[in-house]
Amino acid sequence: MTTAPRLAIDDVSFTYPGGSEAVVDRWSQTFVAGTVTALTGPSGCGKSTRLYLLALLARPTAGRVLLDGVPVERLSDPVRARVRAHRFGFVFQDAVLDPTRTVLDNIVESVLYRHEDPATFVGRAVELMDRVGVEVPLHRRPAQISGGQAQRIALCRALLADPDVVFADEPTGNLDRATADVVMGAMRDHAAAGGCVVIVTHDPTVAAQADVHLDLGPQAA
Ligand SMILES: Nc1ncnc2c1ncn2[C@@H]1O[C@H](COP(=O)(O)OP(=O)(O)OP(=O)(O)O)[C@@H](O)[C@H]1O
Repeated sequence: MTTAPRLAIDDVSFTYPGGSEAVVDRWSQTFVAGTVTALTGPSGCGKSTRLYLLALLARPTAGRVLLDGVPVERLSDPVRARVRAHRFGFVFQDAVLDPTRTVLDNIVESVLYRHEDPATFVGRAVELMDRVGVEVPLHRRPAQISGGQAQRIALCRALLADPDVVFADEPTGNLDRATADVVMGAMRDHAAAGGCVVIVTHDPTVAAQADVHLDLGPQAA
């Protein structure tokens, strides 16, 4: 397995527009394929902001973000959106599912952004639902499932097209311990298959299951 970084953050600083202080100050870090990295630290220390910088959802004020060694921080918005659609998967604590679509469509229609046919992903979606232990009828709507089930449906959506990098912000926030472990198992499987997984978490048990644990304590601006 290659150890060249999938993603590299090179001397990155970030200040929110109108903000007076850098939320991220001269951060450098690499993220390697085949690993799960956990970002932890006190509330407000900039964990989510770092995830947004890595995921091309925010642009650094200074410094470089490299994907497979190629600088991506200055690419145009449409190109960055294409990179996200083709290379990245996302899971957030509040699973944002489309209330008008079925559970199954919420998962498979994510490939429309990649110009692929959702129908060809139904089998994979069902496999993933089984893997993360979410047993709900495929044609239910998001309003008819629990928060924890919605979070796992969002994970299935994120993993569906086998993305190179999965970004997860508090992916176990709504889950009991056993279910959180199942979700972490799926993340670890994704990494074992060559994916790069980056998780923001407050949960020490989740952090302990990561290969790399970055504690962004008060000393890390
Ligand atoms: N859109 C924004 N505009 C201005 N400041 C922001 C914005 N979003 C976040 N911040 C500030 O940036 C800092 C870091 O926020 P961030 O959400 O990255 O922290 P976090 O470590 O993920 O926190 P938590 O654990 O509470 O989710 C905080 O001081 C926050 O108030």
